[in-house]
Amino acid sequence: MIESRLVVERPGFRLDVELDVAAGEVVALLGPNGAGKTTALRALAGLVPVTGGHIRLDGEPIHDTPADRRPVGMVFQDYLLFPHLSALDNVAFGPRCHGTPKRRARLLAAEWLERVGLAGYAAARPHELSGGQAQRVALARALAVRPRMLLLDEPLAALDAHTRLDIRARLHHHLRDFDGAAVLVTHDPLDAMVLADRLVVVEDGAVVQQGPPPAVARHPRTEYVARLVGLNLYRGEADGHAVRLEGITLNTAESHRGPVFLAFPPTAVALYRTRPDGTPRNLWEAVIGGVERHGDHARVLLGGPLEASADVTAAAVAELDLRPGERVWAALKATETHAYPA
Ligand SMILES: Nc1ncnc2c1ncn2[C@@H]1O[C@H](COP(=O)(O)OP(=O)(O)OP(=O)(O)O)[C@@H](O)[C@H]1O
Repeated sequence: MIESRLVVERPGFRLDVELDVAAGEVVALLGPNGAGKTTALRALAGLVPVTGGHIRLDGEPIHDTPADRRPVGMVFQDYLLFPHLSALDNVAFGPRCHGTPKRRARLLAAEWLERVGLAGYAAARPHELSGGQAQRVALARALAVRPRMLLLDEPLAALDAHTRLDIRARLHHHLRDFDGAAVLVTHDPLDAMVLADRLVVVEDGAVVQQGPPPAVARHPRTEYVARLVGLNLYRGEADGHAVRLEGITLNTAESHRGPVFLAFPPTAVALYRTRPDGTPRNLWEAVIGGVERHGDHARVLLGGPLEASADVTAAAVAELDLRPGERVWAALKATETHAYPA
């Protein structure tokens, strides 16, 4: 179990996060570039000096313990395998550093290579391994020391999409079996949702939101989180089923009073060239700011009284001749909005 408050000060940047991770729990640190995720992870590992706070691992203070004495397993984005050592010796390196005799360390390493499905690759050098295999060797090396905390920094980022799927599933399996505290740094919401029990969102060196993945996805509290999970998000003032935003008042399914967040998916917005009849409760005129390809559909960026994204089919873009600068009518069903206290 990790109990920590990590304070790191640098010119122009200050990290101050409280991070507690239970034994057997996987926490994903998510956040934009430069938010401080890697700094937090490296502070836990003892690789960057903390300027304040505390770190306790299973109740014992470790913030003064040098990095090589902390019971930590680490996996980096580029794996950092020793190029001149075989896969087996790369994995055995960890236990050797912790004082395990050579024979025993190599036995342990062989066991771990088998567990990650690479029993046949003991003699291979890192350059003979694929990206996915190298990642599995790095994970075996991290786990072979039986760490009390496992730290993974963008462990899937260097893999192509297909390998990533396979390695994500394998990693999920190993994380489930790991009984220490695990912290994962990632940019990828899908990795975070699949692998983590809890998300901790860091922006500008501070925790802005945390919770189980479905709760965070359903109730984003910052612009960054809303974009991550693909929702339009606003702050407003609720008066029953009406929420007053800056430029417009929207009707919502839920009834609230006072400050709220209001969220809806881009797919909930329908666009029309002329004002539609039988007006839905929420209808406004918008100016198209841009049109982007988004997989097999198009995302239309709307300006006007309400900045919002609307997802439409590629056919609709052609049919309605949706181009930047054009005016359209946007309709949103109250039942597709979601309001919650801010
Ligand atoms: N070794 C370093 N020396 C000085 N400043 C650094 C160092 N590493 C990172 N920084 C700065 O500290 C801040 C936090 O960086 P950090 O790498 O922890 O962010 P991050 O959330 O992991 O971002 P990314 O997702 O881009 O890796 C940034 O402003 C960064 O420029």
